[in-house]
Amino acid sequence: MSRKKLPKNQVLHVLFADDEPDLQELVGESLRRMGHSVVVCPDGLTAIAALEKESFDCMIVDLNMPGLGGMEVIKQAAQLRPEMDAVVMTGKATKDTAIEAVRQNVFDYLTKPCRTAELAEMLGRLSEHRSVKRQMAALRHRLRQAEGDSKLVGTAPVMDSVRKLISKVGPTDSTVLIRGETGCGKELVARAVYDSSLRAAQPMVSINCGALPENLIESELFGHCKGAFTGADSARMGLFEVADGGTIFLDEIGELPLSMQAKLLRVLETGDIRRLGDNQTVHVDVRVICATHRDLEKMVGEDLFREDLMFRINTFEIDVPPLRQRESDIMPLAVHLLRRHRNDGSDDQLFSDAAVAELLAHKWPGNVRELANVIEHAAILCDHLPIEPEHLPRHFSRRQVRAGLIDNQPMTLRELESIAIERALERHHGDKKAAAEELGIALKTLYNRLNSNTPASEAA
Ligand SMILES: Nc1ncnc2c1ncn2[C@@H]1O[C@H](COP(=O)(O)OP(=O)(O)OP(=O)(O)O)[C@@H](O)[C@H]1O
Repeated sequence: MSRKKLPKNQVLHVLFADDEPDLQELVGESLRRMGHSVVVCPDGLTAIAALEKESFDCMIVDLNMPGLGGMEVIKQAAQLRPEMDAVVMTGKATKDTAIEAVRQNVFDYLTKPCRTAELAEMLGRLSEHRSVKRQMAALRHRLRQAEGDSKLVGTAPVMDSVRKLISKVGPTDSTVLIRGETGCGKELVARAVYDSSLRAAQPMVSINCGALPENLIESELFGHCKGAFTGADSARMGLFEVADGGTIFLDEIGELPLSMQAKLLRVLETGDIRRLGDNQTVHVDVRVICATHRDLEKMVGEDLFREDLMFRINTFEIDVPPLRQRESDIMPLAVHLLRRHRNDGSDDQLFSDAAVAELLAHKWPGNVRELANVIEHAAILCDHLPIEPEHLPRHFSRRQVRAGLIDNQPMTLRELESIAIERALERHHGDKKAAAEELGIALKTLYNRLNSNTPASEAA
């Protein structure tokens, strides 16, 4: 056995329970020599008392012990210390106890005599397994932070009807089509539908159909086999397979190329997907939520969107109203969005009256996303709350924009760019494809620009 010191993240705190004194000494000593810390208990009741006192990474228990048997200790431990892993070590292995151990979710089932090397190998796997669990918890946390709060803010009556629709359709398995202008909160509504669904414990996988080049969408959605195309060095699972048992959110469905629309329709109708380059199909059980800012009926009339696909996805529609139709929500949203960046000041003194007047006078062509960007800008500039008009972006006030452009006042490239994007979107009534064409940038770049503060010139 190697005496090399274990890296700190592989050191385990182990509870070992066995009624054989020789084994207590032998296993206790072996574990210590491996670098782990151990508490040895001579029976089940002592093990439970130890678990009540402190937490362990793992517990290794004998099954036949006087008083409380090992399986009962495992059951009680699952209540007391659900985060701990349990391992059985028995001299009387039977099929029944092995089955029961699997049911109790034990990490491993060892039989005596157990060699030290075997024990060390098992503990190595166990610490790896615990480290993956920790990473998953950290990733979940980061995902929540990146996704932000999924709370739908706003009490305007139009938003009440949106909430009612969410609560009605959420718990069903129906396909949902969410419509609304750019940045009005369609993705947030999709998440609210998902959160209130029976699939909320399974993943929701999102894809922006407008942000991927046509040749990549199919492999992204349905996956590919090794060698399916140049560069496909290994097989890859598509998002429909990743979402199996859960939900897929197809954002900007109106941007899906016609060839992909036919393939998507087939999948929605049969639930069967075929990886690129594969002859076999795989059946998936996925709930579909779609969103678009496009007029799909008009697109059908122009042969840009398949009518049969439209009828397949519009079983249940939710229209998210633009921000200008819910003026009473502007300030509650502004407060909510400012709280993403600042936790100082009391809620009713975050904005000066003049700043409130500016915010209320604006038409918000970019809806809540535009408001979120304006608030982020103000949160950075403002040292001491409340937010004043001078903290709002210079391009924000039309008066100031014109003054800046006409009077030749200094203006950053980023500000000019924001104005150009905002105006192009206004001219094209939120149609991002048309706006991107007019601006001479890729649609993907426009999405990136809208979602971050990266200048289009850098993102192109
Ligand atoms: N009712 C709301 N309450 C709180 N935050 C909101 C609300 N509506 C939108 N937001 C925030 O505004 C931003 C834009 O929202 P979202 O991405 O859902 O818009 P969208 O309609 O899907 O945009 P796009 O058309 O560009 O895909 C996000 O940061 C979101 O959290």
